[in-house]
Amino acid sequence: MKKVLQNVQVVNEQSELETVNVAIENGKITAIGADVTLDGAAIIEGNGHLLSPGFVDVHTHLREPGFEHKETIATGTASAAKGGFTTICAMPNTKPVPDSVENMELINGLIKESAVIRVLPYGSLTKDISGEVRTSIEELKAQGAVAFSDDGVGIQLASTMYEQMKEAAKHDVVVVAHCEDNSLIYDGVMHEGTRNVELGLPGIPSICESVQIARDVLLAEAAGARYHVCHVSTKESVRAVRDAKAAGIRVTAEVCPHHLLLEEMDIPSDDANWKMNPPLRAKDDKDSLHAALLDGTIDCIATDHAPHTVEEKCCGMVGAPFGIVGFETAFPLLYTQFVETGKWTLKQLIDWMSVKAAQIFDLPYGTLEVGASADMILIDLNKEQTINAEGFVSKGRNTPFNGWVAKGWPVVTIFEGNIVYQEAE
Ligand SMILES: NC(=O)N[C@@H](CC(=O)O)C(=O)O
Ligand SMILES: [Zn+2]
Ligand SMILES: [Zn+2]
Repeated sequence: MKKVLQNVQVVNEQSELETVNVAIENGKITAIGADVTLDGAAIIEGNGHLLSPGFVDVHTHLREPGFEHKETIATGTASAAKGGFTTICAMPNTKPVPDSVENMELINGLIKESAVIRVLPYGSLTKDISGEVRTSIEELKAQGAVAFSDDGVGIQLASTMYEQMKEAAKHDVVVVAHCEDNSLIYDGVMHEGTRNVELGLPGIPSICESVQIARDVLLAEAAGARYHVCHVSTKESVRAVRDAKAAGIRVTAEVCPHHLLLEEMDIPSDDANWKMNPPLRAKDDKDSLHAALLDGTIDCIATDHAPHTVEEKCCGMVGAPFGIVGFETAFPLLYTQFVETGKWTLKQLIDWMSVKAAQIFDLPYGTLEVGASADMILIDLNKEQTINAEGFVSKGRNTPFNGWVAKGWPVVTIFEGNIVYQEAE
C-alpha cells in the first residue's frame, strides 16, 4: 500500500515551518521532502496543517480488564487517537494485574483485539501490585512488558524495590515508580498547603512523594538500574532528580499537563474532578516543574489519563478515587498556554510529547525519520474550541478543564500508515 500525505508543514530544528510531502509504503515513512511523490499512491490531502510525529504517552490507564465501566481498550485508544497519540504505555492497575505470564497473555490478547493504536503494557513489580511478592521481570519482559511499575501505589519496602531494580538492570528494562510513602499520606485528598485549609480538607504533604524519590535514586545507583519517576509534582522531587542526574545516576522523569497548568489555589471547591494523585501542588512547585522541563531534569510529558465514572466523582473529594482524564486535551491546552504565549517553542512541546518520551524506553517511535513507522498526526493550529467533557470519546468525564478554550487540535491521526482518527466535518 502506497500513500502520499501531501501539503503538510513540519517544524524544523529552528522551530520554523516547512511545507513537505510524506511518502508511506507498507506502513513506514519512506521519504519526506518538498518534492516527494510516489507513482500509483493514494493521496491524503494535508491542507497545510502541521505534521507531527504521533505522540507517545508513557503513562496511561485503560482500565480493561476489570474496570470496563470506567474505560475499555477500545474507548481509551480511540480517545488517545483523537488526542494525537499513536503509542501509549498502559499501567498495570487492572484486574487481573499483569503480574504473571498468563495475565500478560490475557492483556496482550485484549490489546490485539481492540486497540486502534499501539498499546505497550507495563508488567507489575509485585504480585497484584500489593508490594509484597516480587514478579518475574525476566518472564514478563519475554511476554512484551515495556517496563515495570506498580503505579497507583508506591513500593513501601526499600528491599523490594532494590531487588527488582537489580533484576531490571540484569534485563535492561526500566523501573517506573509512583513515589508515595504510605505513612505520609494522612488520608489526604489534596495538597497540604493553603487551599486544603480553606476548603477544610485533609492534605497530602509534599514529602510523601519526595522522600521516596530520594530513596529510590540511591537504590537505582546501587543496583545500576534505569529508573523513571512518574508524575513528578513537587520542587523537592525536582531537586532530588536533578541532583541524581548530576551524580550520574540513570534517572529520568515525567510531568503531567495538569501539574504544569494548575496549582492548588485554582481548585474552586470540594470537586472531585480536581482530585488526582499526586495532587495539584503550590505555585512554587509548578514553577519548579517548568524550570525542570526546560533544563532537562524532567525528560517528557505524560498524561496519566485516569478515567473514573461520573458517579464515583460526583460527591466531593473525600471518598472519590484519584485521577483525571488527559488524552483529548493535553496538546491543545499545552500549546495554547505555553507555546502561543512564547514560553516554549512548538518543537519543544512536540519533542516532550513524542521522541523524548520514546527514548526513555528505547522505543523507535515518536519520530518522522525515514524508515520509522508511519505514526503521524495533523494538527490545525488555528482551530479554536471550547473543551466539552460531554463530547469526549473516553468514557471518563473527569476533567478540571471543562469549559476552557484552547487552540491547536489534532484533526487526523495516522497509525502505521492508516487513518485511525479524522475530525468530523
Ligand atoms: N493518577 C491518579 O490519580 N490515579 C491513577 C493512579 C496513579 O497514577 O497513581 C488511577 O489509576 O486512577
Ligand atoms: Zn501514579
Ligand atoms: Zn497513573
